[in-house]
Parts: sequence; structure tokens; C-alpha cells
Amino acid sequence: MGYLQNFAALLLGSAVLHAVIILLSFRPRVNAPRVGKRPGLLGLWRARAHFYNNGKALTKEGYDRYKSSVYWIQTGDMERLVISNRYIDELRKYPSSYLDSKMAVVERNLGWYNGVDIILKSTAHVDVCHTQLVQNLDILPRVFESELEACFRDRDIIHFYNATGLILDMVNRVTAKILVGEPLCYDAKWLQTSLETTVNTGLLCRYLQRYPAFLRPFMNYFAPARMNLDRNHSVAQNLLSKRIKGRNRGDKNKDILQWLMDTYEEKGPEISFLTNQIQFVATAAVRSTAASLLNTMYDLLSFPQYQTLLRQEIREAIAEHGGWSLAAVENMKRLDSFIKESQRMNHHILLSFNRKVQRTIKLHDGTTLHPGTFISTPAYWGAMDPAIFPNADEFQPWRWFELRSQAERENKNTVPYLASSISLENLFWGYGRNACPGRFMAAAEIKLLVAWMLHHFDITFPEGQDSRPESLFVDERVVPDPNQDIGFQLRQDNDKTY
Ligand code: HEM
Repeated sequence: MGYLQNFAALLLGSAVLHAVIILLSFRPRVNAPRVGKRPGLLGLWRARAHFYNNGKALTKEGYDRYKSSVYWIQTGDMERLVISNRYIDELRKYPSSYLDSKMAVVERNLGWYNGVDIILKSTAHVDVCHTQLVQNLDILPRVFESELEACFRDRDIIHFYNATGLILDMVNRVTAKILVGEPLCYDAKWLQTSLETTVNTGLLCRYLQRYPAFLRPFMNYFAPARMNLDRNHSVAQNLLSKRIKGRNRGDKNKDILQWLMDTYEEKGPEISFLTNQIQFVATAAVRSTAASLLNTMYDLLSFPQYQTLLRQEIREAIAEHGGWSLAAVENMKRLDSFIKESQRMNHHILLSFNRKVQRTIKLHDGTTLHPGTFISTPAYWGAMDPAIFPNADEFQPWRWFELRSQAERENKNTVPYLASSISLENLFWGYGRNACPGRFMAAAEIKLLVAWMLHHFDITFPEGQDSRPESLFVDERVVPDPNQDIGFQLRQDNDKTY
């Protein structure tokens, strides 16, 4: 009884505290129109569910009506002020004390419960992606092949795989090699835990979002994903501590684990902290890369007429560079263009450049962003805007190749036309100082994996299917169809040298 009374008192106390925080947090807001349902005092869950199921149509309506201004929308997690892409160049100059990308990630994902808040405690994971990972990208072509070979069975007859399962498996293996190196990257438990952590992180967030903030600390204990996530963490921590035993700072291993260890002082952080940090990078890296790779494969099979030219380019690049190397990958310019076009037409999220405003910002036209506001930009529909991209609803695989070739001819900067590049028009990787630091690795990895598959296999949709499946729109996420099968059969005419 005493226990129940204490529990009830604690709940009541939290509810009162929560109410006080809400009252104190009433702030000025931009006066802007709304798209979608108004949450009001009692309609928050209804408004969230409405966006969760209709995000694509709602953000389209928002873009059509307010693409040059701002509007409010309740998404599946936060109330956001969607601001025109035309403000981004101005906003990117603000430091995180004004526009905070990390707090936006943590608050949207309820990161205090699932470990995502690790990104508030250290930036080492971002720093190593920006420096050592980029400087050592040439390891990727050396490590990926054996991982891919392990994914394919029955090579001589056509074998159909669930595309999502196959591609996730590939990307997970390659990422593990870059993340923790040998031999841990071959450990089935590590690979499985890595994938499960991402799923359970999202599940826990969605479970807790159903409850008001003051109930979350309690409901956290009852969430099935909580227990699973704790189990994932402890399995990962055990494996990682064994892995670290034989390692020292300054060793020559080329993987993110080593670079993180080198970043810290002699004693290093607690193993639990390091595990959490590595798991976060895996969460950021694996599913996003797999989704982009899947979309590229679906597009390749929808437009099989381009495969011959791509195969020829791949064959020539690897012949010229004596095998799978970074230089060979950089020479695959048509493939790069194909991937970038696939990214443009298949953005993984509806909204990007998500930031929490921490201090008042006055924009050039007088629009004021108040502290506490969550801003986002309409990434998905911006990438489909015919005023920005001619024939925007057409898949033009050489769109970027042609722009790049023209820039080369005119001795101009070619970087904006690369698949790894960020630009004001294309927010696939985010934008500004907090744009994805793993994008160079992701773009090179996608290119390598597509090239390797095209080079070795004839790849097909099941008989009778000639176009890609529709993606699923879930909340603000855009997910390539997870039920699609793809057939692979070893090519008879490929050059077996590589
Ligand atoms: C196709 C694959 C990927 C996509 C589409 C993607 C996209 C993004 C986006 C949109 C952001 C937020 C940027 C912003 O707010 O401006 C981000 C952040 C990030 N990404 Fe990626 N990413 C991908 C792959 C990777 C890979 C392979 C890695 C690591 C090797 C990685 C590591 C990160 C990290 C560490 C952050 C920042 C988190 C923080 O602020 O602490 N990403 N990514």
C-alpha cells in the first residue's frame, strides 16, 4: 500500500511539475498559417496521427501554398515551423547556440530514453567522420568484396532475395568493418545487435510518444523496447570490451573504434559510453545507406536500358585502375549521376534541416524565429520542384553527369554535381555545418556496392514486373518497399579478372 501511495504521489508531483513547465514555456510564436490538424489542448494525438498517415499529402499542400514563406505543421513528433528553402543560406551561418541540430535530434527521438542523447555529450563521433574517415576512405574498396560475397548463395541459377533483407545485410557488414574492424565485424551477434539497436531505438521512441512527458519516465520501465534495447546494449558492450582489450591508443587499426579511442585522453571514456557512441553511428549509418542503395537498385531495374552503359563504365574504370579502388569509383561518373538522381527522386525524409531555435533570430525579411521553435525545410517537395529541376518528375539518369561534364569543359567547380554533395536545392544530406558527416563514405559505399552487383550479376524484378514499387510514407520517413524481391544470377560474360 505504502508503495502504491508513494507511486501515486510521485505521479501527481510529476504532473504538477509538467503543468508548471508547460505554463512557463509559453513563448511568442511566429504568426503563420497552419497545414493539417491543429493540436489545440486536447487534439495532440489526433493531429499527430493525421500527419503520421498523411505526411506526404500535407507537406505537398504546404509546399504548394507556402513554398516561399513559412507555415506550422504538427508532425508525428513535434510541432514544426516549416520554413522556405530560400532562408537556408541565411540560417546555415548561425552557430548551434542559435540553431541547434543536436537538440532537435534528441528531442524528436526522445533521446534521453534510448541513448540518442549521447550526441549532446561528445562530438567525437562526428569529428572522426569528418577527418579520419574521409582521409581513409580508400579502405572501403579493400574491405567490401568479401562481405558481399558472403551475402549471395546459389550464384549459378537465378535466386530471388527479399531486397531489403539482402541490402541491409550487405550494408551492415561493410559498415561493421569500418566501425569496429576485424574480427568483431564478422561476429553474427554483433551484426544482429547492431540492426536491432536501430529498430528498438525507434520503437521505444514511438512507444513513449504516446504518453505525456510527465508519464514517460514511468512508462519507460514497462516498454518492451526498453528491455530489448538494454539487452542490445549489454551484448554490444561485452563484445566491444573484448575487442578493446588487445588495443591501445595510437594502434594502426583503420576503423572508427580506433579513431574514437585515439580521440580520448589516455584513460578514455567508460566502455558503456563508447558502446553507446558506436551504436549511435551504426544507427545513423546503416539503414539510411541501405535505403538509398535499395532505391538505386529499384531505379536500375525500372530503367534497364541504362544498365549496358553503366556496366561498360564500371568495366573500364576497374580495368584502368587495376581493380576496385577509390580512384576507380571516382571515375564512375555516370553511376554517380544515376545515384544522385535516384536520391533526388527518393528523398528518405519529407522534412530536413531540422533545428531547434535556441536564441531569437531575425531573418532578412523581418520574420522572427523565437527560442523553443522547431524549424524544418521542405526537402522532399523541394527536390521535386520543376522551377528548380527541369522536368522534375522525370527520372533523368544523366542529369548530373551532363552538368558535371559541362562544368569540367568550362573549368568550373564540379562538386555540386556529385552524389556526396550538399546544396541549397538538394537537402538529402541536410545542410550547413551539421550536414551528414558520413556522406562521403555513404556515397562511395553505395557506388561500390551497386557497381559490384551490376558487374557480377544479371539482376531482375520478378517476372511480369517492370517498374519500381511505391515507397511507403510513414510519419516523415519515406521507406522503399520492404516486400520487394529481386533476382540475381551470375553473369556469364563479365570480366572475371575482378
Ligand atoms: C545514404 C545514407 C545517409 C543519409 C541519407 C544520411 C543523412 C543524414 C542527415 C540528413 C543528417 C542530418 C543533417 C542535418 O541536420 O543537416 C545526418 C547526420 C549524421 N549522419 Fe548521416 N546519412 C547517411 C549515412 C551516414 C553514414 C554512412 C554515417 C557514418 C559513417 C553517418 C553519420 C551521421 C552522423 C554522425 C550524423 C550527425 C549526428 C550528430 O549531429 O551528432 N551518416 N545524416
